[in-house]
Amino acid sequence: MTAHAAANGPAPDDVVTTTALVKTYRQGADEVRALDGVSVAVRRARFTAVVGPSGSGKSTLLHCAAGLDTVTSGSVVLDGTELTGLTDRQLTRLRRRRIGFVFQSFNLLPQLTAYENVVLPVTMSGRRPDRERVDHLCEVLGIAHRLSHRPAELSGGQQQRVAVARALVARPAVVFADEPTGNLDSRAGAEVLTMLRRAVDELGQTVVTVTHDPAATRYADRVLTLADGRLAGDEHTTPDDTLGRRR
Ligand SMILES: Nc1ncnc2c1ncn2[C@@H]1O[C@H](COP(=O)(O)OP(=O)(O)OP(=O)(O)O)[C@@H](O)[C@H]1O
Repeated sequence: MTAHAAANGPAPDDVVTTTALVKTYRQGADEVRALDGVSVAVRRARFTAVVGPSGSGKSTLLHCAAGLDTVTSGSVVLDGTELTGLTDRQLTRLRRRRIGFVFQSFNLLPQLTAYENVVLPVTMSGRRPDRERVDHLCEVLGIAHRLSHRPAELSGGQQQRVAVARALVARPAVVFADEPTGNLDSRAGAEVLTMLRRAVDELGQTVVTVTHDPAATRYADRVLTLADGRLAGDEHTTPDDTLGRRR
């Protein structure tokens, strides 16, 4: 899919931009400043890892950027749309159409087969799955031979790869992953990270992952570090070539 990447041009644009993002929570009489003025732009077709100590605001940043949580002040622009000010209904629609999610706990529907889980974002919005796209995705993700199985019949790593396929099936503007390797052993975690990397390199997708997994940063193009709700580091990296990267 290098052609796809080339077609996007040499200077990819920003797909998520936060400006002076502030998020405060009330905790009893206290106010917690979970995000304290975060301004960051994420480029299309890149793999960005967000790291930082527990409580530094990683999940809050991901939730605000994905329109899952409201912001106290500042702005979030996702794929050209300003999220602040959208109604709940507009946000739901935007999330369904333009964002893919991967969660630590896979969140697959147990009664559906792997295939049915993968195509869910498409069927839920009343469209027919593009069989060629689904087949290609499942080939890339190494789950083509598991599509008739239910989640309980799959390993954790396979379940997470089904979840990655589901996140990618509708060609979202961005995939947000929240600790995607948190429930996996290091080998299965490495496989999932490789798949996310391939989604970027071969499908031109944009991936932003929050992670505690030091291995995840080796797959990323860029590592953002949060500390006390602020951006404390912004490192552009070269993903380790030994990780099976194809470019
Ligand atoms: N719903 C909430 N209500 C009150 N405080 C919250 C809420 N969500 C987060 N916080 C607080 O905001 C701060 C940032 O939390 P956040 O979950 O974003 O950190 P994190 O870096 O993702 O942490 P972890 O690595 O442990 O998941 C913390 O002090 C947390 O207690």
